[in-house]
Amino acid sequence: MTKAAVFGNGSWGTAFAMVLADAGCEVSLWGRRAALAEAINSTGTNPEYLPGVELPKGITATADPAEAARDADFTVLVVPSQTLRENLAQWAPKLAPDTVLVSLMKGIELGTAKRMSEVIREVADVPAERVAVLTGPNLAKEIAARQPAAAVVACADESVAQRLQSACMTPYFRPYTNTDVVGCELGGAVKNVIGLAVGIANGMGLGDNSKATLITRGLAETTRLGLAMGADPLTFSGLAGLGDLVATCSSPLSRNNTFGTNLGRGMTLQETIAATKQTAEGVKSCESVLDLGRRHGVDMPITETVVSIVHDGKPPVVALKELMSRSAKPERR
Ligand SMILES: NC(=O)c1ccc[n+]([C@@H]2O[C@H](COP(=O)([O-])OP(=O)(O)OC[C@H]3O[C@@H](n4cnc5c(N)ncnc54)[C@H](O)[C@@H]3O)[C@@H](O)[C@H]2O)c1
Ligand SMILES: O=P(O)(O)OC[C@H](O)CO
Repeated sequence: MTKAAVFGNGSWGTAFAMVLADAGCEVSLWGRRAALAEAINSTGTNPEYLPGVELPKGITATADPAEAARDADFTVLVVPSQTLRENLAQWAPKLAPDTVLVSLMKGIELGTAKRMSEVIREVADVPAERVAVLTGPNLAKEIAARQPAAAVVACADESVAQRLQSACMTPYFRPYTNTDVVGCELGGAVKNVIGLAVGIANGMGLGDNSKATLITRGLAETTRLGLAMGADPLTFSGLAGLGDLVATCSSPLSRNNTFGTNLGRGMTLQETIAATKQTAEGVKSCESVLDLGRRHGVDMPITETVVSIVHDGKPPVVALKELMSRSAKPERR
């Protein structure tokens, strides 16, 4: 039987543990609080992150990283992106020898502008063939309700992506393989920033033309960045790009979208942070995505606008005026 360790028992870690268990894997689910691990085991639910959802058999929660990691064929990493480096440094000595490390995270590291797979390779000292990424339009609550959805599993080694694909394929969860790890990761990280922008527009009371413009031009700047970084541009019209943008930018379940909506309605950053109980990656990653764009000489006006609102306190009305008054350009540049 395939064994999977999932490090991170938040909403997506728990929902993906359900997918793996439904696909027939034996799953150990790590979380940093022993009390929550005990509650998961005793109630068969995750009362904090997915209240009311009954977990399938085959998931055992633990707060002991060595116990979670033991003999795992796949080690799934799903903690906030900015804590991964520190977390993984502690877990690395305990990992099963040939385990494949799978990132479910959608962020870019602040300071280094590194993608999560780069952080994983660096900290765990593993080759590209042992690092995979799973991404796509996967709002945790909908997956936990077993609503049909597709995803992308990307790895430089296609045979590894295929192994992961069969480990997490269920009647309601359909993963496709891809070898464009860079494109898949960028799609996931930048859509959170665009999700914030669309949320802000929503909160300001703007309509569907404005939101469609942000989504489409957001995809354009994601693709420009991807091209500069060697990604396949077609990845961005797939599940990791357009697919995830549509889910994030249209759903009130998206934390990034909701965070933006609150800001657009006039809440301060501090009030919005206080109202946000879970990880909204774009809030921090908008700065590292902008950093990544600058490192590659790529113009990312929507990302820049989001940073100016979220981190520099620029009023959304002023930021929008500036975005709309940029110089005229052809669509494809
Ligand atoms: N929720 C979704 O719908 C969804 C879907 C796809 C991808 N993701 C991505 O998955 C990642 C995790 O998101 P989530 O929704 O599970 O977040 P969450 O806020 O629901 O859970 C985060 C988990 O990380 C833990 N955590 C927080 N700080 C930590 C630290 N310093 N050390 C160790 N553990 C820590 C929390 O205890 C919790 O278990 C993010 O990168 C997110 O973009 C989320
Ligand atoms: O809640 P969000 O904004 O982190 O989005 C969740 C997923 O990434 C959607 O695919």
